[in-house]
Amino acid sequence: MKIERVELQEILMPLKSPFVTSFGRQEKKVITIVRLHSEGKVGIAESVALAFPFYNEETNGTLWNIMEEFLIPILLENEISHPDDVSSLFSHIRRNNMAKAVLESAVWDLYSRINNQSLSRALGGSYKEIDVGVSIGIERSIEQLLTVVGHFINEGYKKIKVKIKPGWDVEPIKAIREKYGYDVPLMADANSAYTLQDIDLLKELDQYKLIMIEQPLAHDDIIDHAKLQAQLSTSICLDESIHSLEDARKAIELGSCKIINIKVGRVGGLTAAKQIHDYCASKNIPVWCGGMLEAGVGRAHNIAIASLHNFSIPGDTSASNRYWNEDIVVPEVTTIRPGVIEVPKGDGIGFELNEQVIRKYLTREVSFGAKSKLGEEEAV
Ligand SMILES: O=C(O)CCC(=O)C1=CC=C[C@@H](O)[C@@H]1C(=O)O
Ligand SMILES: [Mg+2]
Repeated sequence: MKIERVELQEILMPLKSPFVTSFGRQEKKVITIVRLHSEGKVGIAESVALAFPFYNEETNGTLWNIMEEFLIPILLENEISHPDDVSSLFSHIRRNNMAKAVLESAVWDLYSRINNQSLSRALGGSYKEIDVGVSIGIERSIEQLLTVVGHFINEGYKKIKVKIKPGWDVEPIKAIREKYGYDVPLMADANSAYTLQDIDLLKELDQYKLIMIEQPLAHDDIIDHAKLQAQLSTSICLDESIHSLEDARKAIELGSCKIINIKVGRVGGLTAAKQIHDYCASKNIPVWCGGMLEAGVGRAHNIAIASLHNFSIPGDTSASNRYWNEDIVVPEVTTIRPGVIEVPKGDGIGFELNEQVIRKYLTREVSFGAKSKLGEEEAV
C-alpha cells in the first residue's frame, strides 16, 4: 500500500456539557481528523490529544508539528505491506504516541477498507457487540452527581465511572452507593490526584466495593502503585502510567495494577493496543477501552479494538450523544440495546465522515502528497 495523500483537518467541537476532571475543565474539544488516500480508498482516524498538556505531554499543537515535520514524510516515502509496519517505521521517534496513533490508526482503517474487511476483523476481534460504560466528570454538587448517575443507570450503561479528587472522593462514592446500591458496576478515576500519603483515605474507599480505582497516584509511576495495591482490596487500574507494551509488562511484574485501561492514542496506535491486550490476556489481566472524549471516528476505532476477547470490562465507549449534539460520522454511534453497541460489519471502521458537520466546526486544514481536493497549497 502506498499512501498517495494525507489530509489533516482541525475542528473545534462544543461539548454538550463541560467535562471536569482532577486536572481541568473542558467545554470544547479540539480534534484533528486524518484522511489517508491509497488505491481509491480513504482511511480515517481522529486524534485524542487535548488542547493542553495536562493528561500527557502532547497537545493538538505538538501533534500537528510532529506529524508535519516527521511522521507524514515517513508515511509518504514508504511502502506499507501491513499496518503493523507503521509502528516500526515510527519507532526511532521518541514518545509522541498520540501523533503516531492517529496516523497509524488511519492506516489500519485504510488497510481494512482496501481488503474489504471490518477493522474489528483485521484486528482479530471476536465480539459482535460490546457492553459499554460511561464516564462522568466532577459535578457541581452531590445532588447533581446523583442525578447524572441515575440518568446513565436508566440508560443501561454497563459501567459507571466517576471522577474523584481530594475533597471529592469518599462523599460522592458513599452517596452513590447509598442511593443506587452495590449492584451498580461503579469505578473511580483519580487522574493521579493522590499520593501514598493519602493511603488511609484510599483504603476507606475499599468498603464501597468499586470495580477498580483508576490511576490514583502519579502519572509516571508504577512503584508506589505497587505499594498501594498491596494494601488495597480494590483493584488498581492504570491509565496514564502505561504508554507501551514494556510499561504494561513492568507494571504487571511489579503488581502495580490488576487491570489496564487501554487507550489507542496513549499507547501509540492499534498495533500496540493489540500487543498490550494479548500480553495482558497471557497474564490474566483484564483490559478495557478507555476514552478521550472522542467524536465518532475515534469512538469507532475504540469499538473495533474493544471487540478483542480480553476487553472483558465495559469501556468508556458511550454513544455519540453522550458528548455531542451532532457527531462527525454517519451513522452516529448508537446503542442497539441499553448499554450495548454493535461492532460494525462494514469495511474499515464501518462509519463515514459527515462533511457538513466537519465544515461547520473546521478551524484549519492542509494536505500533503498528490494533488489535493482540500484546496490548500501543497506542502512540499
Ligand atoms: O471518553 C470518555 O468517555 C472518557 C473520558 C475520560 O474519562 C477521560 C478523558 C481524558 C482524560 C481523562 O480526563 C479521562 C481518563 O483519564 O480516562
Ligand atoms: Mg483515566
